[in-house]
Amino acid sequence: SLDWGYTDDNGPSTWAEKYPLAAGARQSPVDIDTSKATSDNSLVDREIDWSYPSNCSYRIVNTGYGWRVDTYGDDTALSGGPLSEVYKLEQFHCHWGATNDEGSEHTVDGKSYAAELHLVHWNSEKYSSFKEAASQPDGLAVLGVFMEIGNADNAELEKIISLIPKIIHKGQDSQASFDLDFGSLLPESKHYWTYLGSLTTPPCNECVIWTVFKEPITISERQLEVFRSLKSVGEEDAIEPEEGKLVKNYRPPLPLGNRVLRECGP
Ligand SMILES: CN[C@@H]1CN(c2cccc(OC)c2)S(=O)(=O)c2sc(S(N)(=O)=O)cc21
Ligand SMILES: [Zn+2]
Repeated sequence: SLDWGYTDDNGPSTWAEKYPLAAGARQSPVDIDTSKATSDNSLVDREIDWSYPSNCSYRIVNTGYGWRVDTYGDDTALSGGPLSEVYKLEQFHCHWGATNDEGSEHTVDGKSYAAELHLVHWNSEKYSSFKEAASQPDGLAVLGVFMEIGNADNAELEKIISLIPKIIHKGQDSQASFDLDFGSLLPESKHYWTYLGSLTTPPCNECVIWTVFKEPITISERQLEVFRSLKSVGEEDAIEPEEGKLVKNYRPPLPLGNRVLRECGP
């Protein structure tokens, strides 16, 4: 069985036993209390800027905690906003819940969204590897995008979702080269909140500069159901068909404490 996960016996409330960082003072996610957000002038003229390739070869893998697309981020770049250096895209993944009224990791004034997309970047200007960056306070930059249920399928996400039936079990992966327009995985408005936090999964390293966009993108109910069909166990684990389904993989919010929450954008 997994040494951590999202069930009652290995979920977020148990993580600190094996992963002491999970009990730190700079943990993620947090509830974004909009009344606490300061619109900081130091951000106003530093728009978040990203450049992603239009088509690239990707690998999608079932990590046992969800799906993850590894991007081999050679010609990717994220800069501006709260970032002092240029970060490269390493991978992106998603968190969701068993029902549509939960699933995001960050919440806004206590409101949860149905899911949350994370684009994980690392500070390749300052550090020589992703692993090294993941042990530094400014090592990673993660973009968080809320996802709400809409009537239409999300066409870009559909390219990923169509591969999920090939990776139902933990450890399975699928190589695909598809042209992914990352721009459409991000909202139109660049309005965002930013704060210093951590990985939202073990080992919960406090190495992330978080940028959470205010405007959600949409995903259809059917597409979200495909996420929930993933299994957290391997093909060899003989279990009942309905068992081991990854119906939820989100960590509830942790206290912001005395961290500054900055807001930027129109
Ligand atoms: C399992 N944890 C995910 C995979 N990672 C990982 C993998 C290997 C070693 C490692 O040690 C630091 C980290 S990761 O850093 O790419 C991230 S980022 C992230 S989230 N939800 O905060 O965006 C979850 C994970
Ligand atoms: Zn995540």
